[in-house]
Amino acid sequence: EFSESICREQAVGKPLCPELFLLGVQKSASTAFYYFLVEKAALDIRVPKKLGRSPQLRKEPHYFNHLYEKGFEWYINGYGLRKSMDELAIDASPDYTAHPHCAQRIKDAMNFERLRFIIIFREPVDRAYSWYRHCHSVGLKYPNYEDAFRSFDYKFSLMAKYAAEFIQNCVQMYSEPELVFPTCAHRNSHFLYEKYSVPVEETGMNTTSFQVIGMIFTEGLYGYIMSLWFEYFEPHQFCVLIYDNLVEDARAELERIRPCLNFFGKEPVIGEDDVRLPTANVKTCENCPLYEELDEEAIGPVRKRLNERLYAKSNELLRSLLKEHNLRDSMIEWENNYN
Ligand SMILES: Nc1ncnc2c1ncn2[C@@H]1O[C@H](COP(=O)(O)OS(=O)(=O)O)[C@@H](OP(=O)(O)O)[C@H]1O
Repeated sequence: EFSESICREQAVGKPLCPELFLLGVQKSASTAFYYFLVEKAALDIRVPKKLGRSPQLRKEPHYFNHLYEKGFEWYINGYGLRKSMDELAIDASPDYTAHPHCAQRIKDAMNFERLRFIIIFREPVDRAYSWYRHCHSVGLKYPNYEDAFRSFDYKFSLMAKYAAEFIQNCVQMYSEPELVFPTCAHRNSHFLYEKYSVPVEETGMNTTSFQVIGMIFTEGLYGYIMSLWFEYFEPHQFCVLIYDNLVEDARAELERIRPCLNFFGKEPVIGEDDVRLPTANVKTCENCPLYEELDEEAIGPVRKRLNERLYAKSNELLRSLLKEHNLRDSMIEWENNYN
């Protein structure tokens, strides 16, 4: 019999519920990090069987956001039964951070005190551009993407310009940071974005399905995102990694996952010498005729505008939250280092 409190009744022979989450963010080398964690770090972590739409869903069950209607039993059955009390299972759905209702849902369903969350943050403009490239590389096949992108002549620079204005107008309506994300994140405020239709001066077209443009940028509002997650969970439940640090010195940065694993009695093998993340999920756009290729020089003004309008305040909020909660004393100032 499957009860609502199944994840609080830990016992051999009962369902094994995930307690370690890789929450985000999308396009932060989360796939490479996941392979490190489940294959290289000698941790013996249980991953779910293929739950849904694609093979990738072994990594990304997406239950608490996209597949919630499938029901809790479906989700938990994906992990099988607990064979020993030392076992640990992971859910690595890197867009849980992008859905404001995930925190509440996870808190309600899982074994609250035993949850640990790893999050990787990446400079928000590069993150956005990486997602934009991802969309082109899959041929803009997601619903509404083709229409939404066409009104911007498929250009990242134009999307950035119009999205920054609109999202910032929303952000400015709130004095409480934790209220920003539930409203200004596209996926909860679908209509706010979907109904937004303005002429794009440069193309002479009107925006359509603006929610899929908005999401490229709202997922980088890390300060507001974390304000919300800290409303639901204790700071010590999080381990925060920074993409830049992983690239520069993976060994040192990966040390930051230890508290989240030690809690489960697990000691990750991080290696003595040259530890790198494997390379995974690299999308190229050699066959993307409509893709706007922006080199460092060309992306400069786009980055500047996005930082001024949207990200600088959010980045500052993220740094101060992480400091206040003793998660990171200092952190790269993307908006200054990348300009
Ligand atoms: N080892 C390593 N080091 C640094 N960067 C890496 C690594 N592996 C993958 N990548 C880059 O990470 C981007 C893909 O991130 P994700 O796997 O999180 O994407 S996804 O959200 O799961 O779709 C994607 O970024 P962009 O190249 O900028 O698009 C990958 O190239």
